[in-house]
Amino acid sequence: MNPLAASTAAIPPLDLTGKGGFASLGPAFFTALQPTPLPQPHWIGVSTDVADLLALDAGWMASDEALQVFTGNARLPGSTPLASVYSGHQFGVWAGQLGDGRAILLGETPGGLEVQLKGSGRTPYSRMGDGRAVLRSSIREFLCSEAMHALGVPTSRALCVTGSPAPVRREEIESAAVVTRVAQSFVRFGHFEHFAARGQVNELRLLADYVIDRYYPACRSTEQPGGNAYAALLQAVSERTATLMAHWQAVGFCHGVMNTDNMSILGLTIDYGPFQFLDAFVPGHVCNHSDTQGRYAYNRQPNVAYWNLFCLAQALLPLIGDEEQAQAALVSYKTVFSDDFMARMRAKLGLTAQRAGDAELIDHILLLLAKNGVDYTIFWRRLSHAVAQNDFEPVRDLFADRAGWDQWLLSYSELLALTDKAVSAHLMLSSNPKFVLRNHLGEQAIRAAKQGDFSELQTLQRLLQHPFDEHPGHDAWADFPPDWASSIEISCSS
Ligand SMILES: Nc1ncnc2c1ncn2[C@@H]1O[C@H](COP(=O)(O)OP(=O)(O)OP(=O)(O)O)[C@@H](O)[C@H]1O
Repeated sequence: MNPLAASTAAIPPLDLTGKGGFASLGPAFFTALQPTPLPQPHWIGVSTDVADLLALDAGWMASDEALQVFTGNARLPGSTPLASVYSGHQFGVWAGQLGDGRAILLGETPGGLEVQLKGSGRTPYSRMGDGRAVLRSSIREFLCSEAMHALGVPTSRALCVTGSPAPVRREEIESAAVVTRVAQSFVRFGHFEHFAARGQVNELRLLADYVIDRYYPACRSTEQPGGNAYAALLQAVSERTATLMAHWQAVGFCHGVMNTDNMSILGLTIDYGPFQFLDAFVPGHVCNHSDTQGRYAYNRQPNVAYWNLFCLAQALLPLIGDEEQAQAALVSYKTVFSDDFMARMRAKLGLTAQRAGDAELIDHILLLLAKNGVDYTIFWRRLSHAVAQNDFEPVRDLFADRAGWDQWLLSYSELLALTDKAVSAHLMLSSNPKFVLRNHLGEQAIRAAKQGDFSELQTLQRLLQHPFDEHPGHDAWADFPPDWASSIEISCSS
């Protein structure tokens, strides 16, 4: 087919004729442009769940036209591709103008879902970059987006990954790939910082009104005398961010690059770069090898998010108009985070109600896990089975400090005795996943995919889509990481 030719299908298989989306904000917010084609595209992976979400026809999804569209080689009618401009703080320092340097928004569905290609070529915001993404990082983003969704963590979704033999230079020569991402919105804190930093208050207001009208309409109800919709927006974003952090901490997820341009205004997990699920519970774990100061260590994530919210508050200040109100909008962050985190941890412990002593119990087990370097995911899953079967020996085996474990188990048993055992076990087995996307699992799928074998990727995808199920015959994917896992180096080079 003719690359860049518009589709001739009578009914667009992917309907991107949604109106009033990001493109309606006007040219100050983006540059309209087409993706840059890639030669000889091929499929790497598809999420049928996301295809269903977009009401995509399975036959069309398997077609060459779909392959070309999702590689950036063909256009759909109604599509208005654009790259948006934003700025941001990177590693705590103002980085100035950034923008979609390798992402292109294809458009929006009538149902309000934005569809974006990542790795689809240079844009005016590419700076020194090549506008491309490589197979390795694209597979990681694809698998993790869908894994996080299945874990119940708010996230952008991934429809598919396509690959091309086109070479891309990173630390070595790799091959190009494109991820098709889907979210209600890809607006970031950095979009607001961009216009605030330039004193473009009209654009700042346009953007804030757009976000409020579409995603936070309840903020308008505060527009009685004394109400402030922009302060209400800040508070709502802050609380969603707090909830996101509680999710991340509870599931043992390290993002790796929590720059303000990677913070979603909707409280979604976005930009899967050097992320990692914890293996052993090491609170200070840093998953990004480029993060030499440990700014984005696992245990610093909730504080970093709060710092990022201060940047957002600063950006919204011209609209809020009053520093005290801006500060007040951030006050609930800490309680929302800690209430949500504690509720998640109680569920992981199978405790169905808040009771005196549960906070100490949670603090104590996290200390013991850290002291003994216990595998985070395996611990919680074994504990769930232990409660179900009333046999705690397999959990005890995980601790070098047996006396410490025995002491904790005594306190835990007291609280557990107040709940119905079957209810607790059920809660735990649906709160503590058996399967998470450990680095070495992703790596195995990537190595095989580089050889043209996608079976490992598909197996992993299937397991991660239902991470709380047992999946008999697949215990190896839920096992401890092999020794070589610690030598996998994931950095910002993607
Ligand atoms: N290969 C590249 N070519 C052009 N721009 C890039 C490239 N890699 C990163 N950038 C840009 O550098 C900035 C920071 O990169 P970061 O790694 O946070 O984002 P990303 O992974 O490219 O994208 P996203 O946040 O959309 O998932 C962004 O403006 C991004 O578009």
